[in-house]
Amino acid sequence: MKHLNLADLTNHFQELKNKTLLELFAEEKGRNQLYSLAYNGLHFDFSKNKINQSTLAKLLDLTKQVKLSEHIEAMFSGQKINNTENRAVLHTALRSEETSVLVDGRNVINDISSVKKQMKSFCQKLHSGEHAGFSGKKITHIINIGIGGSDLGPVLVCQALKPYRQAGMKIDFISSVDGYMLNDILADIDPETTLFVIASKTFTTQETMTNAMSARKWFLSKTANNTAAIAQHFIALSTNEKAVTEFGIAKENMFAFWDFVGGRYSLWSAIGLSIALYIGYDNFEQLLAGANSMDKHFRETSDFSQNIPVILALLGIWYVNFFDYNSLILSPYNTRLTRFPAYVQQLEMESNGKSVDKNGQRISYNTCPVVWGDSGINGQHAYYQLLHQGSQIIPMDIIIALSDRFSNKEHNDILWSNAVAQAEAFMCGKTYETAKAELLSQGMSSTDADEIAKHKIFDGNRPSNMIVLPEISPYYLGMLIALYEHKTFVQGVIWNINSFDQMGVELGKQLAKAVLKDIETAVVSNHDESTVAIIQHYLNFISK
Ligand SMILES: O=P(O)(O)OC[C@H]1O[C@](O)(CO)[C@@H](O)[C@@H]1O
Repeated sequence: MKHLNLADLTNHFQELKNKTLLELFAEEKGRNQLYSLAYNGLHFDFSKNKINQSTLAKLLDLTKQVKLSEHIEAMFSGQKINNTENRAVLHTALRSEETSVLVDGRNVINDISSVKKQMKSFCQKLHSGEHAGFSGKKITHIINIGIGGSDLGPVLVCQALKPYRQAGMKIDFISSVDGYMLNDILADIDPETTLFVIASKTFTTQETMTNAMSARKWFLSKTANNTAAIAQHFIALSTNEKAVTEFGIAKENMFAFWDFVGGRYSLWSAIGLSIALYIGYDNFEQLLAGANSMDKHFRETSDFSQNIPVILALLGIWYVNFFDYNSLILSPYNTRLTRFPAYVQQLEMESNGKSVDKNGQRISYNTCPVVWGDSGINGQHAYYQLLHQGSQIIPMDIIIALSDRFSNKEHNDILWSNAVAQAEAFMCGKTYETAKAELLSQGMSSTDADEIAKHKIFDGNRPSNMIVLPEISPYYLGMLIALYEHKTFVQGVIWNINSFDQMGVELGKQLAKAVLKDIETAVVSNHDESTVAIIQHYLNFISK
């Protein structure tokens, strides 16, 4: 990273790289005090990382080198930090208590407040039955049609906060264009009680528009072509008023947001309307309040050694750019957070999966790792084998709640014991000698134990973070999501990346249009040999 002086860190890495986590614990007493932070109920234990005080000091020095404080202020104050698209980045304003944030001299807080009022009023009307279906029946089923940032955030939150749902309210999500998702859901719903929420920042996304058109067709076929009823049953969440009205959704049924809200940062905006309809507007506000609390912590904790998103980000930099660990696994232990890895996957990989810096220069260092994961407890019975004994080391973030008042203690105790034990196993491992002694104590012959013990060695020395929430409530979920947003931001600053465009998604979309034309006309145009062959394979099938 030529823009940084890494000499100190590089030398330090040479000294530290062969020390095991257990050696680091032996060298430093009270590591769990030294390497844990707490903020507003959230507990962050990062003691099981390959760091010591010197590492931390040197990593923190990077924040000075890149002038992180100035970047943070630039984002919060509405400067156009998305330089390739000349846009401000103000998802934080959506949950802010400030009364003024200016973009091009316009106070965007006024715009935000007015859409929030519209959302609140719509929620009240729908929940009270004032906004009913065309036949007068109450709307009880929300179908969110959207993809990427117009899907993953609402999916995560609605799944996580299901216990908070409005009485009798159901929600389903349609993202893929394969037709199965749409048809499966349409087969089970009642047009009289269903609201279709078309969620798309651009209102041009092929998958979403195709699904929306098909849903509209289905609706009309079920209502004797009652076009007037569309107004009660279709609403749009978008920045593109023109495309929304062209689609046939009236302006008053559109909930707006703005180009200073990135798709993957949009659940706090009108894109969150599906969430608010499902869990109620007050709970949606709690989600925003939690995120705002993390925003304040991030913005105001100028001693970065105490700043949780900053530390989380620096640990990631340490592993990616020094240890060459280019994969990060997220293991949420509460089933309610099962979609959290998918959400963070878009957040981090679409933001920081880049190899050109802000100034258009090719990057010669590693940037975003592969982010993946699923429910931690399920992972234990699937891919944790590789994490424990595989040939690569993959740092892990374990996310767990202290209490799940919608579960029960016996189950929660077991969940906790598993999460803690996994982190312990990753760090401590098991030696050949211990494995052999265990086998002998189980009655195995010495010759067999000699052999089998080789397969039961755990190298350990695998780092993990533990992020503990008091509970999975709207407030703490908001805090957790904002924590990862800010972590992503800090890493982008250190890698000198614009974390707020996503040009890497464009080529595939562009080529898909050309391939679709070939399929529709049955004339294969100019592609590479392999692509021609596979298009022809499909054409052969559909021409039968
Ligand atoms: O909300 P839209 O405009 O339909 O876009 C959906 C998603 O597609 C992307 O543009 C990627 O193709 C994401 O950035 C975005 O979240």
